[in-house]
Amino acid sequence: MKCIIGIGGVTNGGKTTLTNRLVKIFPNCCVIHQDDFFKPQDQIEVGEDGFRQWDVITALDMEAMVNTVKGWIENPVKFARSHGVTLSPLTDGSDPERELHILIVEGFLLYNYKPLIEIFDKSYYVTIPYEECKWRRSTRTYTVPDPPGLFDGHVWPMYLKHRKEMESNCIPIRYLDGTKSKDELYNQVYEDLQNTLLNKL
Ligand SMILES: Nc1ncnc2c1ncn2[C@@H]1O[C@H](COP(=O)(O)OP(=O)(O)OP(=O)(O)O)[C@@H](O)[C@H]1O
Ligand SMILES: NC(=O)c1ccc[n+]([C@@H]2O[C@H](CO)[C@@H](O)[C@H]2O)c1
Repeated sequence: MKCIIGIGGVTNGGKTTLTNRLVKIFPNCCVIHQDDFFKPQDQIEVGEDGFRQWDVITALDMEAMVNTVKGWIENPVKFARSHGVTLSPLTDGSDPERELHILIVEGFLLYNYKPLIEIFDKSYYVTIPYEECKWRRSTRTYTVPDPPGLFDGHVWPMYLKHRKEMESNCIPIRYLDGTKSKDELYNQVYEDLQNTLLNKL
């Protein structure tokens, strides 16, 4: 059995932190990070506002991302082995269809790209308020550091726009309050997923 989980949401909401903990606890669990599919800097359009437009879907190679997900769907055992994921002893060598395989897809723009939306068995979305988000973001350095004003001029307005667009699509999304502690968030999602997986079995 296969299960694909989306952990989407606002920048610095805590998606990666939560994902890293879940990956450690679930057996046969692979992960795909959307940030690994950013195009090189010279291919990122500069907007009329003067900012490189990082927070739009065209800044990412979404076709490559979906193909990577499809690679996992086709053969989760092969995918796990080639990504250094340890398989449970039961799985190694046995019929993969009989075992549970989990894929977590993590990223800030998961639910604004149709071919991806349809793939998820379960969709989570982490939110935090503006002030908290701005603060957390100011403590981070990305591969390309944020120029002054990027958060208010591009990142936050794009977040609001995409969230509105996503909400108008009526996807069954479970919202997570990213201001809760890391432990609380982890426990909430862990319990919810246990129930989902039991229902699927
Ligand atoms: N529940 C939490 N409470 C307080 N701080 C948190 C929590 N979860 C994560 N953080 C902190 O917030 C920052 C962002 O966390 P993380 O990298 O997990 O977020 P993200 O959503 O993956 O961000 P992005 O994708 O934009 O890089 C980190 O400094 C992390 O330690
Ligand atoms: N990972 C990168 O290459 C990169 C470069 C510039 C900006 N970002 C930011 O990452 C966030 C998503 O995690 C977005 O808000 C981007 O602005 C990432």
